Amino acid sequence: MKVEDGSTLSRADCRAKGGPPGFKMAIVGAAGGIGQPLAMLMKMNPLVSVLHLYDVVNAPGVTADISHMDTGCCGKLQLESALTGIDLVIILAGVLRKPGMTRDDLFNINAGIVRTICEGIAKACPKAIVNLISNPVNFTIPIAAEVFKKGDTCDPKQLLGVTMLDVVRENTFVVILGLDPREVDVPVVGGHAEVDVPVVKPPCSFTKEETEYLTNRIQNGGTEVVEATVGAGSATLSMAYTAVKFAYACLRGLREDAGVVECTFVASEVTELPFFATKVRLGRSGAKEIYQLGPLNEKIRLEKAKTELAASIQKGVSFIKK
Ligand SMILES: NC(=O)c1ccc[n+]([C@@H]2O[C@H](COP(=O)([O-])OP(=O)(O)OC[C@H]3O[C@@H](n4cnc5c(N)ncnc54)[C@H](O)[C@@H]3O)[C@@H](O)[C@H]2O)c1
Ligand SMILES: O=C(O)C[C@H](O)C(=O)O
Repeated sequence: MKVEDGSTLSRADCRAKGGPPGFKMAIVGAAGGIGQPLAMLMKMNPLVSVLHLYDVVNAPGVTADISHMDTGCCGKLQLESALTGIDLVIILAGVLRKPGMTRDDLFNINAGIVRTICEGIAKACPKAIVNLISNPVNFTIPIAAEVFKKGDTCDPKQLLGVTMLDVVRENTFVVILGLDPREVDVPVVGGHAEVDVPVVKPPCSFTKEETEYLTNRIQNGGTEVVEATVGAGSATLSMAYTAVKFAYACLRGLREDAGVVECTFVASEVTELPFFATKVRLGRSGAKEIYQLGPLNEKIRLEKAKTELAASIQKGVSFIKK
């Protein structure tokens, strides 16, 4: 959309002129494998009025490219200016896994990157909802939370670790079991990947074999893709799809739509751990209501996941406190 002087008219300007309302959003790590399709899809979302793209490489190229899509957008080259006034930030910045690596192997590089970006958020948009995707999510969420605690400006419930790819995979694999995902309620709780646990809710139930199949496919879904791409990347398009779904739910929460419920790794009191992935109801400031686990079919697996999660959380917290 163009105004007479040739500059881009964003949807925020449209709002002032009686056009559709929207939120301001930033993607950090926008020139990467997930970032590019995500940027394209968010640019098409009617709830987004302004989209800022930030990366340490090629952000101007991606910005120039998608700015030719005939919807409102602008790119920003400095981290703080990219974040100023933003309602929703998606963090994808960092490195990804190659075959033979675990997610934990990414910690040494991604921990520092996530810290720097979160320091920027604490200064420039402390009220923003943050969707953190950079791995290892079970470590980067505690890092981000410690940074925000230092700034003392952010509500812990604004920080949402994106574990929804586990749920998307679960919906996919449930179909392979011959079930309709709309008719079974299987929240994936715990954390991301190896420590996620699908917990089937009554009245639906799985056989032992079905539970084994589902759990293994979900927990190893990322590795399946990393190995299939033979070093070219990890889950990219399925993650961009998932990131859009989760961001859309957050935007609907910001708009205060009723009944927006998704699974996310968030500051929580449902277990003795300070962070845990469960279903939450999204609202203006992120996770408005955190759902209890309820009756569990997976107690033993969950206890094992909690032990591993506790170690990840501790390592993330120590990274900031050291
Ligand atoms: N949570 C999940 O379910 C999930 C799923 C898939 C991937 N991931 C993770 O998401 C991250 C991104 O994956 P990808 O496939 O897009 O990787 P990628 O390597 O293609 O892209 C990462 C981008 O981050 C940028 N970057 C690096 N340091 C930066 C910094 N300091 N500031 C801004 N940008 C910076 C890079 O330039 C690159 O463009 C990885 O850590 C990956 O493991 C998580
Ligand atoms: O497997 C990875 O490294 C990326 C992501 O965590 C996934 O589950 O696909």
